Amino acid sequence: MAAIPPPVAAIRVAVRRALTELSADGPVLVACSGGADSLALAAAVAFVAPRAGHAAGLVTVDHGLQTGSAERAETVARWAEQVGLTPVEVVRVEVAGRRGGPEAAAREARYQALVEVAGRHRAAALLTGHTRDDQAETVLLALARGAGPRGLAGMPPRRDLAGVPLVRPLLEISRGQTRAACAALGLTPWEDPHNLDPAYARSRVRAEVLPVLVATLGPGVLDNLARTARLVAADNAVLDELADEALLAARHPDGGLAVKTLADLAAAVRGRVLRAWVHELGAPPAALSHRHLAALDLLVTDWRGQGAAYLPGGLRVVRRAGRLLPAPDEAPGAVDEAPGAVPAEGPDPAVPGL
Ligand SMILES: Nc1ncnc2c1ncn2[C@@H]1O[C@H](COP(=O)(O)OP(=O)(O)OP(=O)(O)O)[C@@H](O)[C@H]1O
Repeated sequence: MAAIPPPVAAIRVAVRRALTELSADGPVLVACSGGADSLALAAAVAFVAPRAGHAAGLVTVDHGLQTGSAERAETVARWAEQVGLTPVEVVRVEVAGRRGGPEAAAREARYQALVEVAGRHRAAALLTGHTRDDQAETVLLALARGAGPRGLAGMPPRRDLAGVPLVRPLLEISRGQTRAACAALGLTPWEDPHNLDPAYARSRVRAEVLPVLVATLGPGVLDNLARTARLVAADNAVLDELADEALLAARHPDGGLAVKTLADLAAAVRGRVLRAWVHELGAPPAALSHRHLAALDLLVTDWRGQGAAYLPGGLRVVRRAGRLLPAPDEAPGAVDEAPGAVPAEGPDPAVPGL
């Protein structure tokens, strides 16, 4: 029997490990673009899943953004049927008319479609082909925009996506390995032109920044960036747990948070408590910046009788009677008095742009 090429074996091992960690029954569905990463993943799933007692299918999304996209989707689907994956679905999505830039709109449309298909088939998991290289890019981009530990933790290997477990079995597999696996299996991956488009920061990181880092710092740099994500994620998990407990302890029956309890917390925990609380209040997570959270934090740590902290989604938070409270309307004069307090009028001037 011919030896299994090492990249093919490595990807199968990663897939087998991911499948054994699944708790639910139901098929696993590979989200496959036809690119090298998700094609290598789908090939490994087609081999491993039946041997591990799992049904396995494939979904490919046609964003309709490039000529030939429908043919690309059909080609992926026909191949998937040939290798025994079932169910196989091609989903055409409408990207135009959505919020955000084209990349974000395509991602939103794609994930909605994938969740719909996974829900309909009661899938045990949706598998994506994100690799170690994608993870390294994510960490670098997060570092560059000052995203903090939440961003530096990169993509988790498992997370809930609107009720569907999203699993990324290839986070420790390199892009070189997925390409080599495709070549060894005689598969021709689709090359996404967006991946080479310098209009996208991620494409520039992929094409220009990472090669320079590898050339100057050595080939271990990609593994090291991905390891950074794992280390930070582990620390985040502990801090998030502490923050869950602290949020409970700080809650007041009127929906506010006790300032005294917040003030006693370590800054890293308090930041998480405030973030979680304003999410609950309905602040859209994507629009919540460190400046919003800093303004909120000042109500606790640098109380001078200032006015409300203004948050995205039209929310305001004031400090009143020893608590942080959401304040739908301006209520001058009703805030805590502080020695030498400035009047409560509008946003904190120390936080520009709010
Ligand atoms: N059109 C699509 N249909 C289904 N799944 C997709 C599609 N595009 C992306 N995905 C899923 O999302 C993952 C990440 O996609 P992205 O385009 O960000 O990365 P990539 O490194 O180019 O991946 P790939 O080589 O698989 O295209 C893919 O590996 C795949 O699982």
